[in-house]
Amino acid sequence: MSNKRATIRASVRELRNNLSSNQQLIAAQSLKMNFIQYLNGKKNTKKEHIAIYFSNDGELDTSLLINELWDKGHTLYLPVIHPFNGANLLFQRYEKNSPMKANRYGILEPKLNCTQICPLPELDYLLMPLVAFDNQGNRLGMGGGFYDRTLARLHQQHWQKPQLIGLAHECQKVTALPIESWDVPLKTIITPNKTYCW
Ligand SMILES: Nc1nc2c(c(=O)[nH]1)N(C=O)[C@@H](CNc1ccc(C(=O)N[C@@H](CCC(=O)O)C(=O)O)cc1)CN2
Ligand SMILES: Nc1ncnc2c1ncn2[C@@H]1O[C@H](COP(=O)(O)OP(=O)(O)OP(=O)(O)O)[C@@H](O)[C@H]1O
Repeated sequence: MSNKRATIRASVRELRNNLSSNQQLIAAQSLKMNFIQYLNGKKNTKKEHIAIYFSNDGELDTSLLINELWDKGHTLYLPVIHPFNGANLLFQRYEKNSPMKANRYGILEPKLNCTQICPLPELDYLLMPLVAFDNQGNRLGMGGGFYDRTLARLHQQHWQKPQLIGLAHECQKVTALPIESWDVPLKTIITPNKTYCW
């Protein structure tokens, strides 16, 4: 792993962990509004299949958005670390009463139920956590390579769905990230302040 990536990862993680709970709350409210506005802009009233994540480590808090999306009738999924091929993610249906368990990092995920897994191309949107992003939509994650590995096959094709959208605080933006061959760049990143499109 490049030293520069590790340094950026550590410094941006510290920045976002230092946000106050009030800043986190305001950010979560803005994220909710920005994503709903983004969906409305599609002029499409269909109920979407949306993979999201459960926030951890100072990440932009998705809990308000999750409730709003449920209220609007969309179907939500959360990442589950694959039980056998532990380097990939599965996306499992997430409902208010889904049984949950902590994964190896202490992040809650739905208890594995194979009947509730959504194949990647059936998702409309994949809302992704990230540690840092740059001016060109490159993404640096927590260092597990989970999203990059999960998306690798898709990335080699001209895929339509899911649309990849990164979620981040504005303080997670850096000028330029050192990129690796396996990194999957994003076309959209939503922060509390702005929706970036490339
Ligand atoms: N909220 C959220 N869920 C997610 C991710 C994420 O980035 N955010 N992931 C995105 O891929 C996957 C989990 N990836 C993760 C990778 C590393 C660590 C982490 O805390 N690493 C510790 C070292 C822990 C250890 O090795 O025991 C650290 O770096 O301090 C957390 C999540 C799936 N779910
Ligand atoms: N498509 C891939 N195929 C094989 N290995 C991969 C792939 N993508 C990433 N990896 C491996 O995963 C490790 C971590 O990658 P990287 O530092 O880019 O993760 P990340 O983007 O920070 O994490 P994440 O995607 O989980 O948020 C790398 O050492 C790399 O070898």
